[in-house]
Amino acid sequence: MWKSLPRVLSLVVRGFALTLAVLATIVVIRTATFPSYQTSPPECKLTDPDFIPADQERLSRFTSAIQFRTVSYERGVGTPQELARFTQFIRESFPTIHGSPLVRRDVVGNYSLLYRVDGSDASLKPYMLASHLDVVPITQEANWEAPPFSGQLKDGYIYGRGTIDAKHSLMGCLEAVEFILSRGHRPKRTLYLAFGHDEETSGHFGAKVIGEMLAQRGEKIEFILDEGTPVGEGLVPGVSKQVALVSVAEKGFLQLHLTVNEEGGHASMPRSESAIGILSKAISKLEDSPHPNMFKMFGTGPETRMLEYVATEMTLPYRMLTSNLWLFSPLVGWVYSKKPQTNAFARTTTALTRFNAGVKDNVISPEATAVIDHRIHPSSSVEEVIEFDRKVINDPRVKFNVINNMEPSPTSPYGKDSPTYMLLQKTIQQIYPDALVTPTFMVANTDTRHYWSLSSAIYRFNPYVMTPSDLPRFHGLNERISVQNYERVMNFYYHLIVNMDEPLEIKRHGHEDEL
Ligand SMILES: CCCCCCCC/C=C\CCCCCCCC(=O)NCC(=O)O
Ligand SMILES: [Zn+2]
Ligand SMILES: [Zn+2]
Repeated sequence: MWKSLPRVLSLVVRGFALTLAVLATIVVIRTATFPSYQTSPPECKLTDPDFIPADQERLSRFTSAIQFRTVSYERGVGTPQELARFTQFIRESFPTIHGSPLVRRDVVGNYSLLYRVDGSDASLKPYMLASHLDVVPITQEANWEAPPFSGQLKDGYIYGRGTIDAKHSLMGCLEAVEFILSRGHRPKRTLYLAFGHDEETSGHFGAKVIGEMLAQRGEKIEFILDEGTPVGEGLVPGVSKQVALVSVAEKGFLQLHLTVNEEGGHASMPRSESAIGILSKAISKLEDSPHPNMFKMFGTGPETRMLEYVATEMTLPYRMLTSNLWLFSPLVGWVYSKKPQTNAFARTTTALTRFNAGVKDNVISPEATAVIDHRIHPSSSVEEVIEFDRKVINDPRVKFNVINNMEPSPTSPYGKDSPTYMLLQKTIQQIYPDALVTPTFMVANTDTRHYWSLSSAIYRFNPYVMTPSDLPRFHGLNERISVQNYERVMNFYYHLIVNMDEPLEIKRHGHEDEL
């Protein structure tokens, strides 16, 4: 037996080497032949009169919009007077829209706005552009570089709450429609503008009512475009070009209220465990046990497609990994889990957003509560997430109470077979000729959850450029938009509306066939 050992070892080594050689060959071939999903940009020069300049008048309107403190605090707790003033301002600022016989304006749920711009061809299904009037509250006001409701222009940026979330798109859509109508153009296809007033607190009294109203009218919408993912610069690992991230789906969410009730009492005679201690351990377990990484499971969902769409444009190491996800998806999953903004694409996330307990320094609190905000990956579900948390915490003293939840959204069509996606891609390339365009999903939530029954083609996209350092400005300090980006926003909506005059059909020519 010992005599044959060298022979066996040699066979094993050779087998191993052969397997490696085969794998390496497949990896190299796939890397070299991976298809390109990008199309060349359409020829279009943004020159006057086909261009909306960010002139003094438009910038001043945008600044004024930022100055309205339309804050949403909690569900049903907002700033009604400010919303009323803001909607009045909108009415006065866009005289052509508000005086046009083509436009019907409905005020929904007291403050939300729904405009219908009647197209000339009633046989075409309408489409909808959506945004919202409200903003989140300010934190750390003293640390802002410009007052948060000033709309101050500083070094080429307009500062203020709502500049990127999402008064840019609200005002950008209105500027585009005003521009088109004031030039005497009547769009072919009917267009809805839907602006909810409580998106930041779930859209329950705004978008939800708009959705119900349109459903009641039996309206079917060709496609819906709402706020969403941006044109990323340095956001997608391994890609140096700008990447326009078009969200074709949206994560679900689950807000869980966790409670522990234990005996309280005098701080001089504590028991071995307290409500605060028990809950802290539970929370700590949750933070230490992230939900499964979907890349590692070699998914076929939008997170994987997003990478495949830009694979050929990546630096070589990333290109090799992405062209061979059948082999490297665990490695890609590991890379994505390293940063919060990429980790959000890899899995269901767990955020501890509230923790309350105690009333006095020398009183043992009988109760401790916490809120966990999960954003649920498109390949998972509310039930799976609750089940996972229960198993991880594994303590019956921690009571679960679901505050609010939504399953991940359906996935809208994308790629060459979807005329609306291709139309969005074309419009993006008109504004960003050098950008790549890729489907992805929205890691946060939008008003579109209330529109699922109206359309099967729902997209979430913000037509401005964002770098990694801009991400904390969402709901954070020093929210701002550059004048250049605001100009792009207005022109993106303008071009989209103009493009919608063309028939929606699948155009195939040249290398697009391989998409
Ligand atoms: C691998 C690709 C990496 C991409 C990097 C991240 C791109 C994410 C960019 C922006 C996120 C957009 C967040 C905007 C949220 C707006 C909606 C909102 O606030 N809704 C309320 C809520 O969700 O609570
Ligand atoms: Zn928003
Ligand atoms: Zn927001």
